[in-house]
Amino acid sequence: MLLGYFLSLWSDYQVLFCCFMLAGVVVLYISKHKKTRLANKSNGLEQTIEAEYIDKKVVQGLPTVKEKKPVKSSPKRIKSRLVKKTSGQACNGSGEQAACCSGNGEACCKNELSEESPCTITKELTRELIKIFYGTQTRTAKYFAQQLYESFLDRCECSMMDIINYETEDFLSESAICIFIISTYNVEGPLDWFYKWLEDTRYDFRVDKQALSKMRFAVFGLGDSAYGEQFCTQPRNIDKWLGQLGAKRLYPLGEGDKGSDQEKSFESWQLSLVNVLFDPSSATNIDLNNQIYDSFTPKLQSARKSKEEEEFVNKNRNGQPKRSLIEQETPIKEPKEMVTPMLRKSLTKQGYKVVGSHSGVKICRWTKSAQSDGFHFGLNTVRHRCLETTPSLACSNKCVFCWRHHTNPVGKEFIWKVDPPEMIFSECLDNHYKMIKQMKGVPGIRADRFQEAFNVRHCALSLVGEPILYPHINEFVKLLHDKHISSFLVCNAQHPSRLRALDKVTQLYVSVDASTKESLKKIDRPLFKDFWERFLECLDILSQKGQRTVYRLTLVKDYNTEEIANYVELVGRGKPDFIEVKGVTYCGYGGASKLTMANVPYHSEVISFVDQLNKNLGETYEVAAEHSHSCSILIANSKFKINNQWHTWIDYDKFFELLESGEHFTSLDYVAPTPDWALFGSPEAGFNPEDQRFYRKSKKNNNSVKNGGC
Ligand SMILES: Cc1cc2nc3c(=O)[nH]c(=O)nc-3n(C[C@H](O)[C@H](O)[C@H](O)COP(=O)(O)O)c2cc1C
Ligand code: SF4
Repeated sequence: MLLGYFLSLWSDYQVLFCCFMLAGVVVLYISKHKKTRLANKSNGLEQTIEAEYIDKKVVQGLPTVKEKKPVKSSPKRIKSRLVKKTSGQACNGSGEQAACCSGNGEACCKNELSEESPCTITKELTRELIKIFYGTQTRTAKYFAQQLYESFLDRCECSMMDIINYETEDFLSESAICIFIISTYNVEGPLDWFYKWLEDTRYDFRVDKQALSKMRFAVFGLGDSAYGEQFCTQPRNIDKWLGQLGAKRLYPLGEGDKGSDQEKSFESWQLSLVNVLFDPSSATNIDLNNQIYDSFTPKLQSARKSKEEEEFVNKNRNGQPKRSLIEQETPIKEPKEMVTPMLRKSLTKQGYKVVGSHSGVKICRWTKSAQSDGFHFGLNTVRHRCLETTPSLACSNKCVFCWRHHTNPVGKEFIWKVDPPEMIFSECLDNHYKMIKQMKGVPGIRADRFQEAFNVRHCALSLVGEPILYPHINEFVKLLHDKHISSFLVCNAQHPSRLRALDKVTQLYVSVDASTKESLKKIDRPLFKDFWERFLECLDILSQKGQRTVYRLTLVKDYNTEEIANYVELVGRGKPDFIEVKGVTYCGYGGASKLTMANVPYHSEVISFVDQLNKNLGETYEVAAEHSHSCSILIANSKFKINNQWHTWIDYDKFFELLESGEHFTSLDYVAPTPDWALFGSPEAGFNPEDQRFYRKSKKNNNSVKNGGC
């Protein structure tokens, strides 16, 4: 009835038109549906990224953005679109910028964006590639980069790479967000080429000053405040030059001090950076008054302090005495602990037992092997009863061959909390005995020596670090001597006043790692600028010490095996009783050292060096003993050849008797004859026939030597 009524109202022509319209709509719908299915099938990448992004955000509970209709686009097209969107203006270099410098440029800098706009812009960042570049030698920067990478992973596209593997020219066209986590090295380091390239680019007048305008960046620098004005120099300059080349700083430079809590500083910076990237509202807080900002940027910290101080002074202009804020309010700071939690972790991993807050103990390989067989010059009888320890894990050098892998603290002086010597002594012994106990089941351990090892007779203060930095070193040595434990102390010849003040020890070593200023700098990488003058002064002091003294020469091929004449001059200066020459130990360097097995001299090469040195030293010195297994040779002053027999060994009982008598005595007063098997040129080449060599199957043919220390 209705149809009849309808037909009666419309003409034939009008009905036909309606039918066509209906058919057209149906055909259009079917073809569109088919195309979408085909596109999805042919290329998964062409699926709409916006759709995916919105899904992820919902899952993570990130603030939502205006939903957009899915748009098909290839990743390339998306990237170019984003570059256009984010190529905002300026915001480089100055501290005034907000976190999201994309899109609205100026408005963004002034924090004048509407509530909605920064959100949308920042959300665009989250879809874009973030590249984390790290520059590291001892892997801390890599560890931090990894942490950051993981925090980005489920939020955006992100990659992480060693800056050493990145082509310089690529930076010029870089449009990703680049985050640099980089460490400072005042010697050859991981940043060298990038640093040089950036510096050249910055100062080359032919280069456009906006050359890096496509890049957005943030820098976190790792360094050590013990380096004084060189602290974080490379990251600071990189941050500055990137800004000056037009790159947009997304977040202010962060700095982590190895000597303080580096990890905490990084975490705080990371948190703020992530907030700023993903929660733009937090960006408005970035100014001088912001706690997060200045807590990791010392420069700003001090700027803030002076600002506060100025305010304080101004407030007190009403006739009251003007007292400095620092004077009034800064509490006297307790010195911090030397070993930070991160360092403790790292040292423990390397087998050290950290004692108190700045000392360490470790069983050296000779103590281990001496319970089966082994060697140590000077520790001629009871090497298995030797405690190897240090009351200062910190040192003022960064020697290329240092076996602590440059993970322990550095310092020019002892600036940390000081533990009492009694506590260090008893805890060192406790830890040492605990480690000995753990060796109970080790194959080859001799039962008699295992028992004796629980009665320490010697202490080698040579493990790592600089023992004479410890303010109570004399008290510590006295504790040893009171228990008739002999003292072998190795120092790095960088602290003349400490060396002068050092009381008598059983044997005093000075490391003579090179014979010229240039090679000493290259090999020891000292913290002191006047390291050479300090070194020479220490040798002069040694000549006046009137005790048993040894130069320790650690030969590193291609570093310090030449310049014999200079060594002769140094020997003339310090007049040591003995010169112990050994080949460097290879203990899997890497990290902050470029040493390889190729730098380890063969025993024959050590002999040849010693031969040359000995010839040039004249009649005062002669080659006395050797230990081929540890690649060591001993040159001795000929006064120790008594009645044509070498007396390079020590009479320990006599030493303590003389010490307790309070009378003056010299190194010649407590000597003992050298056994035949230890003499240079003997068939045993320093191997004690009483000892039995025990080879572990897998190690028998392993020629990598492991001993050392400073
Ligand atoms: C040989 C050497 C030289 C160093 N030079 C500096 C320096 O000049 N300035 C500085 O602040 N830190 C310096 N450091 C300290 C390192 O930058 C710091 O220990 C950093 O945490 C190392 O990071 P990494 O583990 O990623 O290599 C130096 C460290 C070493 C081993
Ligand atoms: S080898 Fe000795 S002097 Fe050199 S860095 Fe290591 S601890 Fe310091």
